[in-house]
Amino acid sequence: MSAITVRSLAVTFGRLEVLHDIDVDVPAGKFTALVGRNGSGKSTLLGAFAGGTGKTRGTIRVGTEDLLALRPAERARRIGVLPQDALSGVELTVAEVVELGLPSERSRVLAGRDRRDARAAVDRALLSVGALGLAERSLSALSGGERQRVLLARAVVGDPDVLVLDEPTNHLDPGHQFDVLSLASSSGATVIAALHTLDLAIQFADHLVVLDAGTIVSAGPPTEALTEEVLTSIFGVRGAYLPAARGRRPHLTLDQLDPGRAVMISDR
Ligand SMILES: Nc1ncnc2c1ncn2[C@@H]1O[C@H](COP(=O)(O)OP(=O)(O)OP(=O)(O)O)[C@@H](O)[C@H]1O
Repeated sequence: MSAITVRSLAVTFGRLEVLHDIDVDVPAGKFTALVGRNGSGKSTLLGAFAGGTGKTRGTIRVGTEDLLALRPAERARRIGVLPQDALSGVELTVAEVVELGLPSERSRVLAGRDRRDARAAVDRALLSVGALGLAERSLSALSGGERQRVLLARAVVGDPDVLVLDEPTNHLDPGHQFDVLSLASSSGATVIAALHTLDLAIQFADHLVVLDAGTIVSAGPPTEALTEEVLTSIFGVRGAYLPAARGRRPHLTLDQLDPGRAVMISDR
């Protein structure tokens, strides 16, 4: 597993610079949570790791390798991705979708024993997310939470070095939210995950990065990066940490900052 080192990263769409001056360290084999308001640039940053759209300047290193210079097939081998709203409208079975996450030499073009190995890898990945029973269903016929677990299986099936997860808990019930984040954090991979549920980020992350308006405003151990001051100034909410039970992390509770004031979302 490898650390990710980002230096002076900027991403532009046309004339719009969505990310600028990004320096991030994602520790090897640890779980890094990426948090920030809607539109702060989380998906764009994760997209830069995964070879997304937008014009990119700066450097991203995975271990000692220059990620932006890797061929797409090599990048796909190193990095497992769970994108936001992926593969909607695709008419494939669940097993076929998960197999798309295997490096091409292990995938469905193979025959005989290799073909059986590929299917075994798909089944293991589906089992790990509690979705083996969905293997022959059509992806388009799944519920939001079932689909999200299948897409996680696709991200982990090739045992990648790095897992890039964009809102992996989207659509999931509370039990599956815990399961999915436990699976990611125990995978041994270097994980970076965008999360909106800040208490889940506190419970699972080893390292936390706060993005705002396309730049990093805070990073470090979760409770130190996500202070009550950051919660107020960046997220516009009142946050408080509850005392932690022995051996556990503190839970974060959130309240509206000024409950008497009706705010337009655009005021923030
Ligand atoms: N392809 C694109 N073309 C133009 N602008 C884009 C494009 N993709 C994203 N943006 C803009 O970049 C900004 C950051 O978007 P991004 O999706 O990275 O935010 P986010 O933090 O992931 O948001 P959310 O929490 O709502 O998912 C937004 O203002 C968005 O409109």
